[in-house]
Amino acid sequence: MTTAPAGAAAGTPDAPGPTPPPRVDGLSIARERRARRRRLRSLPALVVEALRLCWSARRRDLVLVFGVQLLGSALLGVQVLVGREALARVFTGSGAGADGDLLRAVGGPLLALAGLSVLAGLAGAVRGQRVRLLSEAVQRAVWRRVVDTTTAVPLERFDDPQFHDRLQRVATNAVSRPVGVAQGLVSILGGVVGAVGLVLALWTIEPLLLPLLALAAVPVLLVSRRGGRLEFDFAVAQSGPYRVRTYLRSALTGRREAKEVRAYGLAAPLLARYEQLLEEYQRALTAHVGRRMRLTLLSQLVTAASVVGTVVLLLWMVDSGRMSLADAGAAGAAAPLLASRLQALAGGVGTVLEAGLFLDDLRGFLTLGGAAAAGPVARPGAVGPLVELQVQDVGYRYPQGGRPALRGVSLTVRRGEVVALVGENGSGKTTLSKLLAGLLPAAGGTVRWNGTDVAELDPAAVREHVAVVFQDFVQWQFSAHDNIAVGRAGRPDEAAAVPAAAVQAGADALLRGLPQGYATPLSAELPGGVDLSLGQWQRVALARAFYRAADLVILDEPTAALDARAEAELFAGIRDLAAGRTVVLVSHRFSSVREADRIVVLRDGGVDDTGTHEELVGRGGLYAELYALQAQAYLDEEVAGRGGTPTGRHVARG
Ligand SMILES: Nc1ncnc2c1ncn2[C@@H]1O[C@H](COP(=O)(O)OP(=O)(O)OP(=O)(O)O)[C@@H](O)[C@H]1O
Repeated sequence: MTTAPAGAAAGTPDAPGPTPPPRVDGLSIARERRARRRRLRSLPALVVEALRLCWSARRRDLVLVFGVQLLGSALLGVQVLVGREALARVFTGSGAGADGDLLRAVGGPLLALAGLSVLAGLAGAVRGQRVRLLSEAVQRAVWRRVVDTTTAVPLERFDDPQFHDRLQRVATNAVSRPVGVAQGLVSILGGVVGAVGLVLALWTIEPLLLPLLALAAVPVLLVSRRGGRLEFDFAVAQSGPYRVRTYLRSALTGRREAKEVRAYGLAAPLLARYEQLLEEYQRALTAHVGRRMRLTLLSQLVTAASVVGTVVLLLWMVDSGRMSLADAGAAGAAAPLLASRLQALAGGVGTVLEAGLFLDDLRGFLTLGGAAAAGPVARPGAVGPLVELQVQDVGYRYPQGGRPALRGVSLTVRRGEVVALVGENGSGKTTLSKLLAGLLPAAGGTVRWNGTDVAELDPAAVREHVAVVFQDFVQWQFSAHDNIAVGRAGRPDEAAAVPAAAVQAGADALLRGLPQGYATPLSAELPGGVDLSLGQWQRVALARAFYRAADLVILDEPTAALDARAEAELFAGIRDLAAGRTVVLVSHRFSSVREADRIVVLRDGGVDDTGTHEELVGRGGLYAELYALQAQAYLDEEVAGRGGTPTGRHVARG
């Protein structure tokens, strides 16, 4: 299985193959350079933002982590100086007393060294555990902001693959980065403090050694920076493939898909596709890891060379009488320590730079929600009960759609009216419903709520007045009661209103008859849960909309799965529903729509005709044709049952 990496893979058996490498042209290089400069400029602000997040999530742990690191690093220089003292006593015999007892001479410094080592070890352990706690708290805080964004962005974002790629990167890579920044800063702090102590210690021994050791940090710094860049690019390249792999994995393990996977024998082909994508990912990961390993190896070689050079220099100095053995021993111990501190420092800088790339990505993602929330709301909250909804010359094109899903649509619905939308598959009925519900913005034209352009109103305030039953409504894995109550969370008269809405939707008897009545979970995946039939679910979805008690009720194919009796009952009640409200009804069943006050016929995203049933049938257009075809089918069945001959033209004439 894949570790949630920087990215993953596919949707259907014929999902696209590996993403081709991006085309490199002068323009994209210049754009990339500009973006890199911009990211570097914004790094300080990102670092501050990350620290602020850590501070607000768990300030005690943040302070502890920094404090303990500071202490551990400061101990290094002291350890070297104490070690040097011990060596000096060994070589000079000072402190050994008259009997020349060496143990007595070095006992003190050795004890101090042991104590310092224990303290340093403890500091490391405390830091590790506190980082863990801090990390959990910060991830929770970042997740909260991510979810605030995903629930605030306009619905159309969900039709954009780039949004999903970014969400995937944020979910798998960016949430932990604020703590990464804190850890990077801790490494930098530890590196600086440790290095300062060691530099001072070495300075007192031999200043010449310092430039040689400083060299060790340069390649590590360069490699860390390059490594961070590689990591981010890998994450970006793998976002799409990761999503496809995740989809295939859920299809292979999901309950909804399980029946088709078996009925169509899809396990093997889906698995083969999944394995192939994993194979591609493994190859990409191997190449990526190889690149990072080579870079790390290079920097380690340079570091090792500088340490070896220092040791050779020390030997030469001892040999030529320029340095005592005690000084050389202490400097020999301090040199690799300093090299490792400098490496930690450079590594910390690299971690912060890498985290900066992901945080920049996260910040961009979070602004999507902010932009939505701070939309052009001229009069927030000034949305009254619906009297008239006027749509004028609106269009809409989905982010990935070729031709417009809606073009030049105009219609008006008023309080107390039932307006039906009909048309062939793909003619734009659902899109128009979403637009009327304030879920999609109109591209061109205007939608006016009681005369005010909805673009000037708070979308959430508009949606407060709207209830929608979608074609593909959600079957929440909650109790029957909660499946209805989600229609308006927090409604005060919930206890009485839920059964009342169920009665209205013809679902009350059904739900009372469940093993635990309204408390029964509606999913066989849950303990004590049951599955409803599609038609029964549709009644629950209708009850949810009725419970919302909204001014505008939009029903998109509300009877597709209802039996004849339930459908008849629903339409008999729709007039009651429309009293004081407005109902927009999408349906392919002409028996359902003929009672509507007005029927709007859509064709290829535009309005083909508008009128009452009688007017439209009388005009003999698309509506009359579709109506005749449907009525004919019933007549054929009826006549075939009686052994007679059908005559559909009577119907077409109405
Ligand atoms: N998310 C989407 N992204 C791109 N195109 C879409 C999307 N949703 C719908 N479309 C396209 O928009 C057009 C109108 O679709 P819509 O769902 O509104 O039709 P409809 O009249 O409700 O169809 P049906 O009767 O089948 O429910 C179709 O061509 C469809 O392919």
